[in-house]
Amino acid sequence: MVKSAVLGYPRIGVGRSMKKIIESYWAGNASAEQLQETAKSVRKERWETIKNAGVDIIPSGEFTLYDQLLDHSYNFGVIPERYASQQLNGLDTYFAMGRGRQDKAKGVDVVACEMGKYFDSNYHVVKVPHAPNTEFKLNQNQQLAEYEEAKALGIITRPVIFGPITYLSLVAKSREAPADFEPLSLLDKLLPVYKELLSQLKGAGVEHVQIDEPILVLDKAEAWGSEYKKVYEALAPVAPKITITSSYGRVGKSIEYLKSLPIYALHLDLDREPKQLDEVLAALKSTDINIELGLVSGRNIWKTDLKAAKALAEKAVSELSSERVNVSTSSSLLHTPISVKVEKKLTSEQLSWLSFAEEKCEEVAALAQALNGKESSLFEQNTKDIAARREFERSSDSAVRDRVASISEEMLSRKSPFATRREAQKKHLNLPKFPTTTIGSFPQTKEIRQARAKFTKGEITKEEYEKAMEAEIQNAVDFQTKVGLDLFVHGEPERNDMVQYFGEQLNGFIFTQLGWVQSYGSRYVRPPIVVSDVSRPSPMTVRWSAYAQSLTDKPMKGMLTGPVTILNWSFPRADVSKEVQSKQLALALRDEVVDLANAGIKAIQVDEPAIREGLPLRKADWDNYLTWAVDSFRLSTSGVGDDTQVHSHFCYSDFGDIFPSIQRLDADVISIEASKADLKLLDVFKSYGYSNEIGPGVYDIHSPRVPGEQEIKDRLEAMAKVLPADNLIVNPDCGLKTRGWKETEESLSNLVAAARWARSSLVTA
Ligand code: MET
Ligand SMILES: [Zn+2]
Repeated sequence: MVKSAVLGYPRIGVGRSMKKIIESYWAGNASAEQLQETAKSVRKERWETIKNAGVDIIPSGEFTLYDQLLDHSYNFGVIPERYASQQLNGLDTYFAMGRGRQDKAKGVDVVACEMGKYFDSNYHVVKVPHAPNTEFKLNQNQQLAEYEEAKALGIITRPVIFGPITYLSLVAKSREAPADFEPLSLLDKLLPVYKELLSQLKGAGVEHVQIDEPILVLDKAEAWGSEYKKVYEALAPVAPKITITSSYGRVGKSIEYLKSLPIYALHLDLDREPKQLDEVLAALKSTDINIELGLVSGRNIWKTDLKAAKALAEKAVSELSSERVNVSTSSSLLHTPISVKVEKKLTSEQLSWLSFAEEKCEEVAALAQALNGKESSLFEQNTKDIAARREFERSSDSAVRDRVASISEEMLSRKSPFATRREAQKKHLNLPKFPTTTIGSFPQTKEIRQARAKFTKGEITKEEYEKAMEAEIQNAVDFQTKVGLDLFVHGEPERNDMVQYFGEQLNGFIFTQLGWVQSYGSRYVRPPIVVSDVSRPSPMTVRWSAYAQSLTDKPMKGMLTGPVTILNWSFPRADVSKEVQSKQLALALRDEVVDLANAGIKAIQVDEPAIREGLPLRKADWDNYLTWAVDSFRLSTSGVGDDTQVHSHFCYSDFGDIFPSIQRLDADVISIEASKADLKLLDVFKSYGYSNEIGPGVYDIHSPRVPGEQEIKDRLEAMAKVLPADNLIVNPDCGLKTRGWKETEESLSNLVAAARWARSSLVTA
């Protein structure tokens, strides 16, 4: 019998109940008991949903109040001194590690542990620092506690835990640790804790555990055969039967050692990498390792093509037998919204395309049933819905398709090389050396958000709303005049979000009302969905930028979100490649860039903060991605004359390893987040160089702290040592929308003063 399994489920609760209770606990408006009560009821709601969907193997132990990786560190007793010494109770210590804690009256001021993107998703894990002297002890057995909690409800679960190698690969290394220290060297110290945890599970009658080892899909894991052997030979004798999961990519050459591990089953991500099935089946055939086929995507929001999934599974069944095959999700469902059923504004056709967490559980169950010879009504309906979707896909926008097909080499390059453009831009913009500018947004005040809410609810007219936004723009222009900046921005008051704002004005996108997905902690996002060919029915930003320019003689910088970032922060469609979708977006933006230039906008910034996060997990796949990503950006920005200054902006990631691709974008000016990484990027600039103009952020906008004038001067001086001073521009490291006006004024005044000092004191060509 083929069984169905789900690897993990969203933790945010129906109606975002976890966000509400956690934030009110933080604000002191709910007690720890109330928080735990809600958490318990959300766990119950999740288990019951999965069970009622007909799933056989239900996960437990992967619920979290903040982040699952943080839970592991906390449960293993890894609590760095700066948190342990605060004398907080357990829950507050845990939250302090996740988000920092400030309590001026009590003299408490600790920063959070660093966060990092989880594989190539927009989910962030909390990376607790480890050092050679880190000790582990089993603080609490969350997997056992949740197993017992579910059992008391009559639900038998499969506890989930990160494997020790994945755990140690994801955590941070302490700043105090020697440079050559790798957390993986702590493996021997960590293993006893895993043994204890797993033997407790076995003692409690747990039959089967799921050990998540997504690190297996990275190139570096191919060299870890002896580590994997050591770990699983130590754990298997004391543990319940073990299924290892390998979400987000392919196991590649690691199958050579995986096939000899003493495990019950190996899970594969067949959503991302269906082609790996044959090779893995061949490797496992002569072993007694079973296979769990991750056929229902944990990463997208599309209905699974169950017929196609069934065909793939049948191949495995015929190779191995139905006793040795289970079907499951490709990863935890944490990357998907909870349920399609609550969406009230989508058409029934649109709804028939979609499948969120709850529906994906139903799909896995229906798939197992079908493989066991019983095609349910859901399976039949699915076949019809998929056929209808295929039909819809055929109704493509031929004008858009033709335009993508006829993209020429010429369209990917500006007319002249940078040196020539630079001269033209100097005349056109007339900026001083060390020009000062900002990244685009100014404080999104309560008034702005209220005006938008009123407009959305129909309480004010479009004209009233636009008047209010114009007043904000006037205010931003006055502010910049007063502070003395050189290259102005309009401030982006009219934008709800840098991706959604464009998605709403483009053809080809739809939006959910409640499709929230956890980004980190209690922060959830609602990504737009690309459903069909993308085009721009009319200009999107020109009226705002032109209005802003009409208020001042200083040059106004137009502000757009780039094609790669729009795509990476949306749910892409599954029927055409991301490359094609990105180029469709690029063409739409290209028209916008040209329209802005024609409206008298002399500098145009196309933001690409998400270009790094879309980078494939395997190095062999990098080139392909970087080629189309860079081409898309160039396509969107190359339609204008030499005298238009094209800017781009990067943040949220470590750009070191793709810096050569950033150079290939050939933007006239880039700004890049650098202040948080302690100017680590300076080394990157030193080794790669950068030929165009560049503004490494001179201060961190992620905190209300005001940087001193001297501190900014020091940074400029440090930059001028590794980059030609003549190429430097002066800007904060990201947009200011989360800041208040007061600190913004103080910070930018210091920035302007530092730039003026640089003009007379730093050597320029
Ligand atoms: C995450 S990057 C943000 C860039 C955008 N232009 C802003 O200033 O907010
Ligand atoms: Zn940014």
